Amino acid sequence: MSTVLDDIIVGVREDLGDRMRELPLGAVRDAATQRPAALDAFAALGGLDAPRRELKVIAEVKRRSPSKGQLADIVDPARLARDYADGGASVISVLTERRRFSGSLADFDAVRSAVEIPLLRKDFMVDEYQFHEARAHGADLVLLIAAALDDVQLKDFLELTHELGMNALVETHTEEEVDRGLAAGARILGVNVRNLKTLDVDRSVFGRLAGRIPSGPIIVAESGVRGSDDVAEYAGLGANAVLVGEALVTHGSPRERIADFQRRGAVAIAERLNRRS
Ligand SMILES: O=C(O)c1ccccc1NCC(=O)[C@H](O)[C@H](O)COP(=O)(O)O
Repeated sequence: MSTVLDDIIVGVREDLGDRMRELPLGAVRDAATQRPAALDAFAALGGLDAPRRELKVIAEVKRRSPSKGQLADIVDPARLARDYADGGASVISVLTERRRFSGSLADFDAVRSAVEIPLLRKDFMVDEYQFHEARAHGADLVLLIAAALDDVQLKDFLELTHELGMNALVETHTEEEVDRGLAAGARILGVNVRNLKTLDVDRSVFGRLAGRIPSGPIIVAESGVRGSDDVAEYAGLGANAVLVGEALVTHGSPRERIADFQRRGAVAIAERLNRRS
């Protein structure tokens, strides 16, 4: 039986086919080489600092989702992105998937023109073309979902990402995927607590999986943040960063909210480091 992820990818491949007919791979590759170098998202998320004392926020531009339907109209993604950057977001994630998330590369372009912090192109990356395309639009970070890729694809796409000067957020949902991400050489490892088969959110998954990750990679807690208590919980369990969509796009003051998440996260990290010493 096909999963939600399988169904999303069928649509992604169809849309990709249309774009490839409009702009062939050679042309998109050339466009990628014309861009200024990618910003260093790894450094922005804490880099090699040890221990990482700050809680970084990846703030997402997310209009709708398969699990919740419509979340926010976001008529002006550039304005939202400026709010995120002013609030202290380290990276902005822009969903570019059209059918289920109502995202687009036009949204991405609008955000790219508005802010000078690293941008994550959040999509379902299954073909080499999308990586050149991401870079051609000014992406600094791309998403690699371990559940959507086999070991060879994961490694090859990670290499291609690095060759293009970008970083990758390698997203995992299970112990096995964490091990595969580490084996592929992920430097930024996400634990997404939203089950892609049932779409249920189970925050307890984060602690279980984060506990397997050795020191080194940046650990990102993805999904399920409702407020600063959840951020503090993730940070206390090892998160260096949180990726937040719904709780920001549905909030009246995302700027204040991000600052609050950073404060609460930093306190929880300090407590975790104190417990360890
Ligand atoms: O959000 C969904 O319903 C969803 C369904 C299927 C695949 C991916 C999905 N979301 C992508 C994400 O990873 C989230 O947008 C991101 O982690 C932020 O989550 P949240 O803060 O819970 O909006």
